Amino acid sequence: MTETRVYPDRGSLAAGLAEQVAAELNKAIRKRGRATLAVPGGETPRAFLSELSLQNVEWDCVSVILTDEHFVPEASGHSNGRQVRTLLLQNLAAEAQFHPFYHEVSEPEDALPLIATDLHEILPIDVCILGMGTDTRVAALLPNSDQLEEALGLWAPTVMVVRDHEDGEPRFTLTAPVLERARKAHVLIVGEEKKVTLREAQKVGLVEDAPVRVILNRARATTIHYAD
Ligand SMILES: O=C(O)[C@H](O)[C@@H](O)[C@H](O)[C@H](O)COP(=O)(O)O
Repeated sequence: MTETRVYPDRGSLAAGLAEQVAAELNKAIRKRGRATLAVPGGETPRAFLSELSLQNVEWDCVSVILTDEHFVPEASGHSNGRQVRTLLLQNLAAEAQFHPFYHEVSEPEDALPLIATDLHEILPIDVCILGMGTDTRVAALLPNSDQLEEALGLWAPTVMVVRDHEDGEPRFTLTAPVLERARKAHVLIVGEEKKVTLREAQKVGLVEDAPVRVILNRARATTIHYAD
């Protein structure tokens, strides 16, 4: 089931989504005693993350994970973990438990067992926030990656290292089975170009050709949030 919400501007999307996610997290905590929140990197969720940090949630019962991460320490400006710590893990949300993907290992693949063990206790995701690239990526399910087919597969591991076909940069990503099992998914679509891109992806086609279809076609409950 897919719902749609349209906001007059990005500020009202950030505030409206923060209230909705806070209610969903508190509902999950009332039901199961805890909740897992997954958030992406990128520009789109920044204002939302700050708004969410002010929401009245039982944050000490919330585990926060990323949907994807670069293989860089949090000192790097490219670190999604740095963005989460700076924008979300402040104010009331400072009490939440963050589970970073980055570990100081020589190869990104060496971190995978550490990440998988850490995630084992806190999956499935209760609330998953996703941006979408203009190439229809969600998380780091990159359309041009040689690892995409495995990451989309039914038997994909929880987390994988995928490499951008052009620049070869390694990224950690939650895989399709993890993302689609989220109890609630929110996709943030901001600006005309992404609206057009999503409209195309909503047509019939292969998931490999538009990874956002993992969420559009397979997720349990999705809300798409639009703003100009
Ligand atoms: O680390 C990342 O880049 C994200 O997780 C990625 O999936 C992002 O959500 C989209 O590429 C949209 O990025 P913007 O919000 O910057 O447009």
